[in-house]
Amino acid sequence: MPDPSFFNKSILIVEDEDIIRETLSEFLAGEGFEVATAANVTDALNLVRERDFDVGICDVQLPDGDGVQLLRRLHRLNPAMFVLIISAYATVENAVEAFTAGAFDYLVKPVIFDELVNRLKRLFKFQDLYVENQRLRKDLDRRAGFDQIIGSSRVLQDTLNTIRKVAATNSNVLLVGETGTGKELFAREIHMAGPNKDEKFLAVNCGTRPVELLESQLFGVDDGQPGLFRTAGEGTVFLDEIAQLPPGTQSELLRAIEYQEIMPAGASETVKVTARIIAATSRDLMREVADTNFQEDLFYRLDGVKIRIPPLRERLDDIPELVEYFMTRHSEAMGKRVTGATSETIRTLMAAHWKGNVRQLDNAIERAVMMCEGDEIQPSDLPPDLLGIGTALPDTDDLRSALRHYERLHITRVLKQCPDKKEAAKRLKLGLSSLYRKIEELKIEL
Ligand SMILES: Nc1ncnc2c1ncn2[C@@H]1O[C@H](COP(=O)(O)OP(=O)(O)OP(=O)(O)O)[C@@H](O)[C@H]1O
Repeated sequence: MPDPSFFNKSILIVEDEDIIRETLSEFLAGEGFEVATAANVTDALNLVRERDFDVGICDVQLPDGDGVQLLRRLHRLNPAMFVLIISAYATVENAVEAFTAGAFDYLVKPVIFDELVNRLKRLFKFQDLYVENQRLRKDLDRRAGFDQIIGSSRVLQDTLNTIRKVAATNSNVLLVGETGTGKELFAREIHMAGPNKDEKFLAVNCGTRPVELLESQLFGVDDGQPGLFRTAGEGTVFLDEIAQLPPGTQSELLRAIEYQEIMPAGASETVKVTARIIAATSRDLMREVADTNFQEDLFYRLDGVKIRIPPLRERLDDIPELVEYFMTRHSEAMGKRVTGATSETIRTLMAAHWKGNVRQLDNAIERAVMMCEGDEIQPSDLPPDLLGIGTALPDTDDLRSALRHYERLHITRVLKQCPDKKEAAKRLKLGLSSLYRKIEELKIEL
C-alpha cells in the first residue's frame, strides 16, 4: 500500500544506467509518484527549467558532469527541490561533498527499495516543515511591513521615496493623514528602512485611558514594567493619534525628545532613552495648538520632519492593485476562488468617496469576496452604502445610455437590499409589473 504522503509528489530520476533508471522509475510510479527521468545533466536541467519537481534522485557520476554539481544548479533553479544523491562508491569524502552542496540524503548502490521508501518518507516530513517555515516567514515579513505597501501611483511612489530618504537619517517623524490611509504601515516602513531595523518597533495609541495606564505603558514603572521607551532600546516607538496625548503626558514626551530621558512612575531619577519616535495624527495639530489642546513646543519638535500620507481619493490609480491584493488575501482566508473583479466593479470602486481610505476598501473587498457567488466580484457584491456614496461612472457620454446605467445601478442596489420584489417596487415607487419590465430591459441579474 503506497504511503499517502507520496501522492501528487513529483520526482526526477537522473541516472545514466538504463536498467537502474527504469527499475527505479517503475517502482516509484507504483508507489504513487509522478516520475520523470533524465540520463544526463543537460536533460535534467532542461526538465527542471520547464517545471518544478518535489524531489530529485541523482547519480553522482553522469556522462556529462557530476551529480553534486548538478545538485547545486538544480537548487539555483528551484530551492525547494530536495535532492537525494546515489553513488556506487561510499566514501566519506563523497558523502561530505554531497551534504555540503545541499543534498538532503545520500544512498549507496544497489538501491534497496524499502530503504528508499523510508528515506523518502523522512524527506517529505522535512519538506513539509520547510514549506510551512517559508510560509510563516512570508507571513511574518508581511506583518513586519515588507512588501506590504501596495500601489504604484505616482503620488504613492513619491511618498515612499520621501519616506525612504527620511528613514535613513533616523530622525523623528510626524505622519499626517486621514484615518485608514496606512500611517502605521508607513511608520513600520520607516523603521524597516532605517539603520535600526533589527531593533523593536513598538506602537501605542495615545488615546489609551486612563492616563496612568498610558503613562505606565510609555514610560514604565520604577520597580515594575520597563515601558515602551526602554523596551524599544534603539528601535522605534510609534505614537498613534498623538493629538489625543493628555497635557501632562505631552510634557513628559517633550522631555523624552529634548533630553532623551524619561521619568518612570515612582522613580526618583530619570532614565536615558534612545528610541526613534514616529508620531501619527489624523487631526490638524496646528489647529490643536491654536485651540490650546496641544503644547506648542512639542508641536514644533514633532513637526520638524512631517510627511503627509495622501488619502485614497488622491491616488485612485492604486485601487485596481489594492483590490487584487485584498481579494487574494480574503479569498485565501475564506477558502474561496474569487479571481477577479468586473470592470464595472472597478469603475464603481474608483468613483466612491473613500472617507475611510484603504481600510474601508479592505473591508469592502472582504465583504464582496464573502458575497461573491462566481469567480468575479460584481458591483452588486459591494457594500450598498458604497454604491450610495459613489456612483459608477458610465462608459459613455450618451445621456440616454448614462441614464440607463444609473437606473440599472440604482435598481440593483435596492433589489440587493430588499430581495422581495413587491417591497422593492414600493420603495422604487414603481408598479410591480414595471419593475419586472425594467429588470428585463436593463438585463439586471438577480
Ligand atoms: N498601500 C497599502 N497597501 C496595502 N495595505 C494597506 C495600504 N495602506 C493601508 N493598508 C491597510 O489598511 C489598513 C489601515 O492602515 P493603517 O492602520 O496603517 O492606517 P492608519 O492611517 O494608521 O489608520 P488610523 O489613523 O485609523 O490609525 C491596514 O490593514 C493596512 O494594512
